[in-house]
Amino acid sequence: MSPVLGCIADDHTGGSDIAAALRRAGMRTVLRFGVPGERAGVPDCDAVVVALKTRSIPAPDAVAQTLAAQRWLAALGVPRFYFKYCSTFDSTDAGNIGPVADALLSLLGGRTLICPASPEHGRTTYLGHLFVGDVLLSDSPMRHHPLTPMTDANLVRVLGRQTPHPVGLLPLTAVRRGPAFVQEHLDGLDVRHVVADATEEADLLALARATSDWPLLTGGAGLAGAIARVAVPEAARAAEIVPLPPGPGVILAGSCSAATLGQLDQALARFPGHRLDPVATPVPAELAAVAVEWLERNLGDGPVVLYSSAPAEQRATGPRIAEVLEETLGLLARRAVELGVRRIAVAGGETSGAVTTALGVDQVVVGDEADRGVPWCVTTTDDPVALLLKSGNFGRPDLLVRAMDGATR
Ligand SMILES: Nc1ncnc2c1ncn2[C@@H]1O[C@H](COP(=O)(O)OP(=O)(O)OP(=O)(O)O)[C@@H](O)[C@H]1O
Ligand SMILES: O=C(O)[C@@H](O)C(=O)CO
Repeated sequence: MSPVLGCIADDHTGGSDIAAALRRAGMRTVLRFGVPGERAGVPDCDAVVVALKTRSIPAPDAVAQTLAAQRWLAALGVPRFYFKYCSTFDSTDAGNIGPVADALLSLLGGRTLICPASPEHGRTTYLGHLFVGDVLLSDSPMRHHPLTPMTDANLVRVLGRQTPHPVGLLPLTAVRRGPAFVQEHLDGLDVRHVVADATEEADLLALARATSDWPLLTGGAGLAGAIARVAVPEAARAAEIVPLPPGPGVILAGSCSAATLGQLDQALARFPGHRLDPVATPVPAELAAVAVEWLERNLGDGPVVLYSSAPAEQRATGPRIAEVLEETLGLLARRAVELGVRRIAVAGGETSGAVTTALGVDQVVVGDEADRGVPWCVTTTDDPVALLLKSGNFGRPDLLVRAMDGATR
């Protein structure tokens, strides 16, 4: 049987977040990293997530990679697609949410919802405005994001700058009046992109029910989880147990989000840490060499922390900084595995992409979550490595400390 749902995530932590939501709803889920080779197959499963690293690359490249992933999923016989982006709508006026959604719609036809709301992560949308906890997106720490600063919370307006097509709104009052009214409201909108309000799980379920025959939906892990809950009967919801390999642990942190900085504080109070300074040493091989020397000296019985994360005022600036740090953290991940590390907690979506790419990991089994949306992912190789790919904003303050004990929720 072919998988019933094919998801394309624009970064690796987003991929693990949506995979966790699908698994939690009872879908047997496979998570792949990067555009799969034409011949790549998947084990028997209900959903496949292809996690790309397309959030912050030029829009034409993001479109090309997404369409290649969609072609591969379609060749598996997948009938429905989901484009997963960040619940904080991370993007710029150049893209990539609008251009990617447009390209997928040109191929699949019809219209789509734009629904980043993930109430379980504190992301809600009301009258098209995205809230993070109890503040507007534009008042949240996302306004200082190093790659995709979000300074406008009105998603109709934000997406309107990324697509030549008009953008509509499905307001909460309509969502709450039931599927028939949602349908009526949508019929009255002559647009292909509809920003959909949702502040509770029940709203996401209503949206999933009202659009169950749409070939493409887009949003955060919240709506995808609702689609899975609508598709899988409650009695059939049993999550697969995935054991973690034993071995020392390392934390690799490149995320500069407020949540990561708090989690790092706790981890650094418990474990030895080494800070990467890309200004003093702007060449990845050299920056990594100093850190490897530190790693070899400090990787004993307990976990260690390698990080570049910094609050906005201490961050390095320059066109190549992110690239230098991501390459360096990738090199360090490789060396850590050579040194016997079997548990790696990575903080940050771009950073996770760099680490999985450097480790050559193309497929993992998704296991239990250490925190909501942060599952353990175990490679399917003979000598498996467990990866915890943490979205910048996710997790309780002690997540990184608990992760080093292989903790689950
Ligand atoms: N000290 C620093 N100065 C400047 N840039 C940094 C610094 N440390 C990390 N970065 C870069 O900031 C970016 C952080 O993005 P990343 O996606 O890894 O984290 P995030 O945005 O918090 O997570 P997510 O995308 O999951 O929300 C990376 O490209 C990283 O290399
Ligand atoms: O949706 C989210 O917030 C996360 O899955 C994510 O994409 C962060 O990179």
